[in-house]
Amino acid sequence: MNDKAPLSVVSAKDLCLTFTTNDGPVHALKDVNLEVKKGDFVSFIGPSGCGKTTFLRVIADLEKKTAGEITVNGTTPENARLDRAYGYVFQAAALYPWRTIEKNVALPLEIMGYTKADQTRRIERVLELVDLAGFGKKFPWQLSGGMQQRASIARALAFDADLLLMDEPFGALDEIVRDHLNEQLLKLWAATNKTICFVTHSIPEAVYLSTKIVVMSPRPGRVTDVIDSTLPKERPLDIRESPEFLKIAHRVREGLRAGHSYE
Ligand SMILES: Nc1ncnc2c1ncn2[C@@H]1O[C@H](COP(=O)(O)OP(=O)(O)OP(=O)(O)O)[C@@H](O)[C@H]1O
Repeated sequence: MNDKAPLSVVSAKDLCLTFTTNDGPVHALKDVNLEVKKGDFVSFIGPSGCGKTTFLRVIADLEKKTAGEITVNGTTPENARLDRAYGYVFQAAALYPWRTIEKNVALPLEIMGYTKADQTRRIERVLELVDLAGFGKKFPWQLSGGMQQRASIARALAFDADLLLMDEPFGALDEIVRDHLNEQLLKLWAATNKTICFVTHSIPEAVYLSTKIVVMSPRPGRVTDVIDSTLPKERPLDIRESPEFLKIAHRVREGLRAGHSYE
């Protein structure tokens, strides 16, 4: 489409979002500056209310900035949304219980008017990518929580958006399942070369997954540190015991402490 494909997937300059409420203004985002480049895996970490979800929603054009600049794929969030620039994975799998897994994955494809044959091909490919081949005919309630979350990732991948927005997708899962999904997500990211923006409360998860970690603090929501990871792209789970990993985790923790008003 565009021969000068933008290197920058998300670019925020002095971005602000203030909600007007009956109790007065809520400064959800204040002067946020951030560059997300193609192929980055960026995690947003910070205490409740620091604006992580709001930032993702501004990228997705589900909220409007009140000041500053933001571009997604070099254009406005609205144009990017209309171009189907992103897939969104929510905290809960948000699958329709009356639809089978393949019908859930098919939903955005139906809305976008893909042919039946194309839908079938895409569903097969993405279910394989998330290790759910053979589960297409099951209903969500027949799958474990981790499998349901993988199905919702498949749905976000089905229409080939280069950008994946993931809002605490594994927060409700137990640690072993979460470890497994973290490993799988890294493999999927390496195989597909997507750009991922990922919200989490977990320091190990942020450090394990990311090429860039954005530490945020609340009231008003600000970015207090941006850490470029020095870990290699190949990451076995036991990398979490390496000195390099612990060093990055320490820096994230320090950033969180510095921005936290209760400590
Ligand atoms: N529609 C809205 N109207 C008014 N205030 C809002 C609205 N949406 C979010 N907020 C407020 O904006 C701030 C940022 O919220 P946001 O959900 O982005 O935080 P978060 O970091 O994602 O939190 P959590 O980790 O709990 O999900 C909070 O103080 C929240 O109460």
